[in-house]
Amino acid sequence: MTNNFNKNVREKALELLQRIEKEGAYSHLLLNHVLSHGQVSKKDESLLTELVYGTIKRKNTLDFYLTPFLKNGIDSIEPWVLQLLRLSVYQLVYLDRVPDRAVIHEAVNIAKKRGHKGISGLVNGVLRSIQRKGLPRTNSLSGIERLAIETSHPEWLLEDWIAAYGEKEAKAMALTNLDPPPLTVRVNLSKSTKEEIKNKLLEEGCQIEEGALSPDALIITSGSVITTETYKNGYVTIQDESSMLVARLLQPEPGMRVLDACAAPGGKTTHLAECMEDKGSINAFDLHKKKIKLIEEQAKRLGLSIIEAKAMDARELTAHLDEQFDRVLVDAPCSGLGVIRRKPELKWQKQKENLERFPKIQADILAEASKLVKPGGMLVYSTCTVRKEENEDVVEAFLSQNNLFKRERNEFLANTLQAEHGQKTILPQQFGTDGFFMALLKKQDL
Ligand SMILES: C[S@@+](CC[C@H](N)C(=O)[O-])C[C@H]1O[C@@H](n2cnc3c(N)ncnc32)[C@H](O)[C@@H]1O
Repeated sequence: MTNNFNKNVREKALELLQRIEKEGAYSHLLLNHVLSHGQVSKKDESLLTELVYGTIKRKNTLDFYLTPFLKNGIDSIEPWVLQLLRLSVYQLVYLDRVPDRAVIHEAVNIAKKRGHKGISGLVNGVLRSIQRKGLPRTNSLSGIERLAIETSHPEWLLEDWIAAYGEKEAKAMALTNLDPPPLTVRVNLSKSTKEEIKNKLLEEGCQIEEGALSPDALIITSGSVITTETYKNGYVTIQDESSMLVARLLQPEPGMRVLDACAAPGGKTTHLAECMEDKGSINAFDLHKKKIKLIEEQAKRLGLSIIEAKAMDARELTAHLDEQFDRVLVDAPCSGLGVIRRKPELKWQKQKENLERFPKIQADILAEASKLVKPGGMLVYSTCTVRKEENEDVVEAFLSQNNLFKRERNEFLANTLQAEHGQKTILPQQFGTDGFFMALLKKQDL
């Protein structure tokens, strides 16, 4: 056994995998909870994270590997046993640092503890057979079936991406989704300069690279940023680089009135306030009352005072507000398929049929929020998905019904992203950021 080998960490991983599959829980929230409550030792934190994310990310492929070794098929075994087998095959195939015999030994022990002798025998038999006979090959598969196993994505999703972006991009996107996402922070320029913040983080033991896309971004390549004083004192916010482009695209200025229609947990609201040097006002709404405190907590940590957060359905804004705003942000609820790297269970939890509800909600929110834009004011519509139905199509339909609005060219989008028309889809493989969509719309000055 190696030093890394710890019994509890695998049982914990199994427990989380079961909850994610059974309850539809989010991996990142569960993991954050377990890690922040010290439920595994410090030295096992990265292994737990790797086991949980890795097993979810490769689910399709792991099931393909297991199938020939299960006489009555994968559906014949109890869900927890299947999770244990997936977790173990993941280690056998993808983790060099753990010896195979230790993986099998531990899996059998967990099976004995949780099940009866028959189950531990099955687990032992399947894992030893895989070790002896080797993995099945994908050569016999063709087309979409093969791509689905080799990239570990559902076929319907790959078919959608191929239809939208072509086979090469679809494959690149699926492969990028298997990579670990970067940890990126946004510097709070209302408090200090980027250079000073960078130095503070370096002094506190973080290693840093410049962001690829956003001038506000620093990539943390090692170190625990969340425990630094720099983080606690509001100099940085954890945010993906694509998301950081949104507030800049909206171009809020100090003193303006700004509306953020779908604001929780407040990542973009607080960025807007920073860009405004905490001068002016921001009305931040979200449908879910319990999420409002997340916005308030972030504003407090960052020392921002101009944000007023409140629960509200953005489809009914005009029933509650009669003033108009210089800037309006609609960062709409969406299928989230641009952030599969961070939430890998999304690709298994979402079904094509569940996605059909989004364009209508998005269109309703956009139409309602647009009524509150001042003449000459600007609106940004954004999502963290890569589905055209939720992105380009929603904007196109909106513009065809609202001729006071036009897409507005933006220097940054044009120069950095070659997007001449104030609208851009970013795919995760292009810059290593989350997949994202944003459109800048300007209301005609009367
Ligand atoms: C993409 S998230 C927003 C992320 C946020 N802008 C940020 O940067 O932290 C979309 C949000 O829309 C909220 N939402 C969903 N339906 C809504 C509605 N009808 N009105 C207002 N907010 C809604 C969700 O609760 C969710 O917090």
